[in-house]
This record gives sequence, C-alpha cells and structure tokens, in this order.
Amino acid sequence: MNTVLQAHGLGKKYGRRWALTDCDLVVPAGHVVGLVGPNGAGKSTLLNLAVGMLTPSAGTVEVLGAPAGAQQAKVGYVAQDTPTYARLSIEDHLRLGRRLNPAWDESLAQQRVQHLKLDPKQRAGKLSGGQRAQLALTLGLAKRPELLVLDEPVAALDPLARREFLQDLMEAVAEQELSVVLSSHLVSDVERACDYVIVLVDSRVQVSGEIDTLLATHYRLTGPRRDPKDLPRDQFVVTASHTDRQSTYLIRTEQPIHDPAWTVTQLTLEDLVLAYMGRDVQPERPVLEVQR
Ligand SMILES: Nc1ncnc2c1ncn2[C@@H]1O[C@H](COP(=O)(O)OP(=O)(O)OP(=O)(O)O)[C@@H](O)[C@H]1O
Repeated sequence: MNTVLQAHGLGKKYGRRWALTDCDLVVPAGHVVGLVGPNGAGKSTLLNLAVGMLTPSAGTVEVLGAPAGAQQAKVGYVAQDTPTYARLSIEDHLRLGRRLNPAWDESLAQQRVQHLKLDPKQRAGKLSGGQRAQLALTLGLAKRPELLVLDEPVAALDPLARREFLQDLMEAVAEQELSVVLSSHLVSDVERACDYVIVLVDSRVQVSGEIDTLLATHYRLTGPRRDPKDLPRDQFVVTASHTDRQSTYLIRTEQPIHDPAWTVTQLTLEDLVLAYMGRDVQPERPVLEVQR
C-alpha cells in the first residue's frame, strides 16, 4: 500500500505543553482526507509536522515514504492564513512559482487565473479573502504535487465561495494523481469533499479511516436499559447515555446486530464526528479501535 502520511508515536511539545500526543496514523494514497477537531486540538501542529515546518518532540512522521520535509517538491502546502505576498501581483506569484518548482504547470496556473476571473496585474494585498485562498490553491495545484496539504483553506470564505473552492479542489483531484489532506471545522465541508476522515481531539487521534467504512461499522442502539458489560465483546462503545429505563449506545462493530431489543440506526458523518469529539464519558468497556 502506498501511503501519503505515516506517523508513529508522533508528538509535539511547545514548552512544557503537548500539542500532539502519541499520534499513530497510516493514511493511504489516493484520498481526500478531512482532518477535523475543535480549536486547539492539534490539527495545524500535525499538518506542520507533516510538511516539515516543525520537528517532532517524539516519534516519527513520514510523508510519501520519506521523512517529513525531505520531499518538498512533491508536497504542496497552503497554510491557515493562505499566505501570499501582499505587494506582489498575481502574475508575480505565478512567476515565482515557475522559478521555484521543477514540475510547475504554467498552463494549469493560467487557466485557473482566467477561470477565476482574476486580474493578473492585481496585487495579492488587494484581493478578497476568498480570492486570496483561490490564488493560494492555484499555486499549490500548479506545483503538481503528489500530496497537497491545506490548513483550513475555506475558513474565511462565504458559503458560496466555500462550495466553489471545494468543487475546484475535487475537480483537480479527479484530473491529477493527487492526494489531499485538509483540515476543517465544518463536517459539511468534509462530507462534500472528502472520502477519508481523521478526528483529532485534545491532541489525540480519536478515530480515522475511510468514511464509507466508518459509517458502515458505527450504529446507534436504543433500547431497554442495559449495562455495558452485557454488550457482546465485538461491540466497542464510543458513547453511552442512560435514563432510568432506556440506554442509548453509539457503538462500533464489524458484526451484524441481531438483538431484537435494540432499535438500530445508522449514523451520519456529523453524528459520528460529534460523537468522537464530544466523548466525555468513560465507558466501562473497551472504547474503540483508533484505527483499522
Ligand atoms: N507556537 C506555539 N507556541 C505555543 N503553543 C502553541 C503554538 N502553536 C500551537 N500551540 C498550542 O498547541 C495546541 C494545538 O494548536 P494547533 O494550532 O495545532 O490546534 P488546531 O487544532 O489547529 O486549532 P485551530 O482549529 O484553532 O486552528 C493549542 O493548545 C495551542 O495553543
């Protein structure tokens, strides 16, 4: 299996505080990966480690089969604030891109600028937030990377611009042999653009995997109150809540659920992400497999 990102025991400490802890991940190539989690969860830290902008305090991280940072030409990175040079024009940015990147695709860059109706003479400092994000994406795509890493690329965009941005990204993924890892606060964006998800909370990966597989193996069970130790061994409890007479479990299992006492419902991606993000109960049984 070709992997775009592999982390083993990866951790990062700022001073005495861990921003990322014990991170184990294997992300196969060919996916659009959504990295979700609340503010301060460690998403930017993980992405910065992946692109070699930060060095680990513990563990290792490999990108495209080599230590992070070793393959700069194959990795495109758009940081959280979609950095551009305010005083340089759009065409200056393309010229820089051409000089700095061996696999630069000039026609792709020009086509995108035209399609976005951007004036090549306009300075980046005069672009709107959405236009700047689109320029940064153009630079990232024209680099023709094998992996494109986007840190909250759509945070500053209005809903329509966000939709267009993600649409452009998906088209680029369909046309180029490209893997993408993007962080976002919005599950709806991940649902629209991604086929793989990583949920990061409090500096730890809570769950990761292909979205279809995760949705096919997670269920909500509602029925008469039941102790978690009476659930089958193959059912891993993600969250549990109880009233006097009723229990509701969100579980992960590979096996079909035959127990007629339960009303079984499928989860949406949002249900699943929010369950892992809001998991504050400490179930008495094994909680989950972090990865498949
Ligand atoms: N340069 C830094 N110095 C000290 N602490 C930092 C630094 N950068 C991040 N942190 C801390 O590390 C933790 C993780 O931050 P990080 O920016 O990776 O989270 P995030 O998930 O990207 O958050 P957000 O969604 O708000 O962008 C936070 O507690 C943050 O305060």
